Amino acid sequence: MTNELTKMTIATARDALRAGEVTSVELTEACLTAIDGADALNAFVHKTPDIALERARAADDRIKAGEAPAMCGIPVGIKDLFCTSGVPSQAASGILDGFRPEYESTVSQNLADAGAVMLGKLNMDEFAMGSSNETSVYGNAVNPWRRGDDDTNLTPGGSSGGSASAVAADLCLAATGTDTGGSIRQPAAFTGITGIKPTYGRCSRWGIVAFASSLDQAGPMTKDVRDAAIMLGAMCSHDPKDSTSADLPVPDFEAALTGDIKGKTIGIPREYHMDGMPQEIEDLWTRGKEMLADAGAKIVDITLPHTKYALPAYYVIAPAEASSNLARYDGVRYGHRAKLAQGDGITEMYEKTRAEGFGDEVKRRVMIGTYVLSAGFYDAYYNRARKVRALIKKDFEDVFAQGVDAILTPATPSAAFGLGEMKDADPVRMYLNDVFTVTVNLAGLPGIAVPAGLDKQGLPLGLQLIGRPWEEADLLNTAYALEQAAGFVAKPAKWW
Ligand SMILES: NC(=O)C[C@H](N)C(=O)O
Repeated sequence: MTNELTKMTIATARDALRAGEVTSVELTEACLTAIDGADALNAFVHKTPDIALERARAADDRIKAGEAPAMCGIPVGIKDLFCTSGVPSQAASGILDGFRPEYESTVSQNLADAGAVMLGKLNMDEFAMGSSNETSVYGNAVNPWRRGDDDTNLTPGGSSGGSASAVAADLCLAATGTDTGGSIRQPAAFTGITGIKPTYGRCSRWGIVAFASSLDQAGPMTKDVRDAAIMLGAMCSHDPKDSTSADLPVPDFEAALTGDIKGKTIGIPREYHMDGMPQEIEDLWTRGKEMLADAGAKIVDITLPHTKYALPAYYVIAPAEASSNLARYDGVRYGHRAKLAQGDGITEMYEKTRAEGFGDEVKRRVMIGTYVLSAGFYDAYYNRARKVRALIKKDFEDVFAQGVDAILTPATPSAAFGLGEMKDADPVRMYLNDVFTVTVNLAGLPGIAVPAGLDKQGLPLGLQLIGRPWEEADLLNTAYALEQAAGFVAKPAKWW
């Protein structure tokens, strides 16, 4: 029974809760048991069973009183990047050691207000910098999927690796993620779940530890598209505390899921056929095209000419913003402070604290970011990258102006890889994971990853759909049609 309950989707659990077939306390207890049995996945880095049970009891009362919003009583995990009041919120970094914020991020507060039950905090790459969850101070989360009988542990992707692992392993019904360059979509694709990064500005960034503020967005990571629609609706709101939060009504995303995409135009960007892309990814993409065509969509070839500059532009802009955002971790205001030697002054305190508190990847990005923003190099790197970003955005605008409703691409250039396989390699190899996803962040568009098949070794592969700004409802509906056609039902075999 325990496992059956945790396997529920948000939609099925919502209906069962409302029908009185299950209580939130039962669902929550089942998840807490599953979490305790899955320490090998290292997905949850702080468990909050007391908070969970208290919220579950309150949710059951609301359900009994007949005033239950969609997420009421649904047990979820929260990525460690979200500040949660009184609960460790470390962005998986040593520098935030011991940090327990006194405030709650707007998104996690919205979820709590909607009755969602927080089970704990989820593992991630340090400050969301990475694609394998290996930069976490807690050690990596593990993908519940394995290659056939091979017992090599695989990455769940990153940076929202703990969220992906937990949802795929049915430790919780859904989880929050954040996506700066692919951090929701790549781990979703690596673990056979669904993840949507909404339009920039849809979810408030307030209370989410900042990485690259012009790119960061929160979004749901769920077992299917319907759940993504339900949870996204509960996460987003206009928030005066975030100046980039959109003052727009939040549509009923779930109501948009008709599966009818007849007459929609789907663009296939020529530039996303990357050199050296595995045949399996090409084949999956072709199948995706066919599925959408069979559902009545018109498939057209499109060109996004500046695509090849997206990755280098991202890896200038994101570190530049990170170097500025991370300047606040100085040993004075938050978390870790180094032990000082006699005679050390404030400069030594900053230097030692930051040297001890940050991991290698974070240091690399702070150094790159500081370099590209420095007086002599600002125009050559940062300003040029900003111009490239404008061109990438214009590429998408041109295509949408020609009547394209959504764009179909692979979500990742490969299936999940083995832990450690890329860790010490050239960092650019890790950055290549983001080739299909960073364009979407640079242009501020909504993008969703949907599981669409298995590779030869039995690992999940995902397709990405990119939509027009603010049209998540339409994008979710196209993703729903793709999901129905792909019929992806595979689950990882339980080994943990
Ligand atoms: N945060 C993200 O979206 C992950 C991306 N791979 C990065 O390291 O920047």
